[in-house]
Amino acid sequence: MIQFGVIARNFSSSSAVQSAIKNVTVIGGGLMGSGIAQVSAQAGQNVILVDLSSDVLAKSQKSIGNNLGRVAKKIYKDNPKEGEKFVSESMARIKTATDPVSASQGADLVVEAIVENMDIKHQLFKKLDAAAPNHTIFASNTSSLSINEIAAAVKRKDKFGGLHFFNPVPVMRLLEVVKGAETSTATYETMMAWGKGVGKTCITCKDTPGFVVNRLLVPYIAEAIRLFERGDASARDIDIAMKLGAGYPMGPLELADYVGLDTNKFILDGWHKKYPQETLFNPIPLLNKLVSEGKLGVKTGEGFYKYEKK
Ligand SMILES: CCCCCCC[C@H](O)CC(=O)SCCNC(=O)CCNC(=O)[C@H](O)C(C)(C)COP(=O)([O-])OP(=O)([O-])OC[C@H]1O[C@@H](n2cnc3c(N)ncnc32)[C@H](O)[C@@H]1OP(=O)([O-])[O-]
Ligand SMILES: NC(=O)c1ccc[n+]([C@@H]2O[C@H](COP(=O)([O-])OP(=O)(O)OC[C@H]3O[C@@H](n4cnc5c(N)ncnc54)[C@H](O)[C@@H]3O)[C@@H](O)[C@H]2O)c1
Repeated sequence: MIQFGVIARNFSSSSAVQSAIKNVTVIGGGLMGSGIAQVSAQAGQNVILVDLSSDVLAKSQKSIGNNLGRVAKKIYKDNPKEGEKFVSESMARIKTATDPVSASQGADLVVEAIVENMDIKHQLFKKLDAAAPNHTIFASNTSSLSINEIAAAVKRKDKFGGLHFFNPVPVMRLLEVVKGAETSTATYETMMAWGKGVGKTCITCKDTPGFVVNRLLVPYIAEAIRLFERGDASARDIDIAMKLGAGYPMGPLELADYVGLDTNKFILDGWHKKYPQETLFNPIPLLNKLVSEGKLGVKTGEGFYKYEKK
């Protein structure tokens, strides 16, 4: 049962986000960026959602509107008028842009949720570091890359950290807040307060590969794919097994499809390169084959399963 009450409580006051952050720029308008933009706007933040592609931005604005509607139905089930107001006011707080530099000029916080690629994240943050105001905090939503290594691209290492959200962002209540080696206490405390203010339960861990959840989840999903690849069990039975046998809301293969098989592959490739002796991180031929065929899961309509186009 998802506790929408938690979300509602965070909306109760206009200063729901008890922190120095009022203006948030989210860079990367895909699966995660659109969710981060949504929860920020819901909490009263002014948001600019940035993507290279205006098509992606249009698609994301539509899905944010739909998802706000789902949240509104929960919180304002007895007062649909209030629900409509909640949706329209939240949507009005979200602007979109395709230029990350101009979109960061007024930001108190920039959250990066672009492709899981270190070089591309470095190029982006280097550009932003030279242009964003000195007080602006930078955070990465990376699943698996090192916060310290991403921060190597910027001078403001004291104002750089990790804000790792979970998919789907409006529903998953966890936020991993990661301090880099040079993240200041003030930055860390501001990120924690902001995370709480957007309705998340924040945990902290060191800048270690995968932080907490993914360090446990990546090997789990990788082993599930290997089970299927060896023919030990069908995809369906593997997923049923973990739902009914371990109480997971989704089985590992449907979760891999949900997250995106490209993201799964990016993560494993990165860790295999860093830890070649760790067999749990070995490349998986079946995963690589699906990705090379463009079968990335839900987002392309086929992965381990087929999905009807919405
Ligand atoms: C090899 C590498 C692998 C690692 C990859 C790492 C990736 C990353 O770094 C970490 C992650 O994120 S890991 C991933 C971590 N994530 C997981 O592990 C996810 C595990 N899966 C789940 O928790 C559930 O299956 C879902 C919540 C996804 C869907 O729930 P369901 O029951 O099957 O279907 P439902 O009935 O549709 O939705 C239920 C309720 O939620 C509501 N709602 C749904 N989507 C919404 C949205 N976008 N907005 C707003 N609301 C939304 C909906 O309204 C409904 O409310 P109601 O009150 O019940 O009417
Ligand atoms: N998918 C998940 O379940 C999940 C969960 C938590 C964290 N993450 C992490 O979040 C990040 C984004 O993942 P996603 O699943 O949202 O990916 P996605 O492919 O859905 O979205 C990424 C978006 O970034 C855009 N982009 C790429 N380079 C850009 C640039 N230079 N400037 C602006 N936009 C750019 C792309 O056009 C794309 O729309 C990755 O680091 C991923 O590891 C993913």
